[in-house]
Amino acid sequence: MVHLAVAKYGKAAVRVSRIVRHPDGKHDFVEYIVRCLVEGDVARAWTHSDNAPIVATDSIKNTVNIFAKTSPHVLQPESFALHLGLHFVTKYAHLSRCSVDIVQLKWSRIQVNGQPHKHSFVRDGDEKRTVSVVIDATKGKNALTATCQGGITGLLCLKTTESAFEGYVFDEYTTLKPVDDRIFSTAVDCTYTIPISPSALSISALPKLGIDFDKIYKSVVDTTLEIFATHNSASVQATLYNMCEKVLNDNKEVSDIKYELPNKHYIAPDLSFFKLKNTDPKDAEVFTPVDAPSGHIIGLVTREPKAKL
Ligand SMILES: O=c1[nH]c(=O)c2[nH]c(=O)[nH]c2[nH]1
Repeated sequence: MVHLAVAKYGKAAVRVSRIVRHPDGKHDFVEYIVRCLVEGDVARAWTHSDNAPIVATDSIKNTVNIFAKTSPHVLQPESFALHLGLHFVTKYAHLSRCSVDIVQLKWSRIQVNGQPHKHSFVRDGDEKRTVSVVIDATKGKNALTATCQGGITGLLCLKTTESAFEGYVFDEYTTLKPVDDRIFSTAVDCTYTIPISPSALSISALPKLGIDFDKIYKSVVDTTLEIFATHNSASVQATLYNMCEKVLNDNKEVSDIKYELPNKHYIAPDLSFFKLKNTDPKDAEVFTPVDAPSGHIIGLVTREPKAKL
């Protein structure tokens, strides 16, 4: 006997953008890449070639576009994802879970003579804002739960000093020399969890959520860059932990935060053949950026479980 353990489907890579025009001529603009997957009483499409329960992925794509036009939450990616997810589990009796992932591309308002332009934007960074929402109705349509994660991906950073790596295991496998001064470069990938109260889980309750997702996102980006720049780093591990600690201390709405930080190596070539000193950290000025391999450091920091009284 075999058993269909997971049956989940939807549309991925739905590219959508939206202008919101204000009466004073100011425009807002967002661009998203959306993945929307549903689960529920759909297994017979897999096991019995019966499409009766299938909301076509084409209809799911249409729903994303319709919501981009009609949702009051379209400019705010976490709320937009919650709205879409709530729609699928409330509209279709047989769907019990909806996962919505959004990647937001960066369009920042252009400043002209120090003033924000009304309708012109610039891609001023390759980093992306990410949102992952799951709306779960497996315990009933009146007992919805949600998980909501925000994040950043692809935020490239580099510092030229105040990074060291010393005191690690030294054995017969070790060739790396300890350094008290090196380049530290990474591409930040971070996700953080914002718990959503079940009582806020209906489409009509969404506007009253009272969570400033954009403020939290800004705080995470600012803290990531501030700690990266100012922490006198003993290792990628230690810098990562400092970032997590500050985000959790500054944002009471965030319950945990995870970073994945590649250590993008820059190696100082030996130029002694050319009578040039370049290998000691104090002399190293020329570096070869190394595409692969890179170190890869992961840390998830949660809040201490509350002591039981
Ligand atoms: O910050 C670092 N952490 C490591 O675990 C490690 N390992 C290594 O070779 N270089 C580094 N750097």
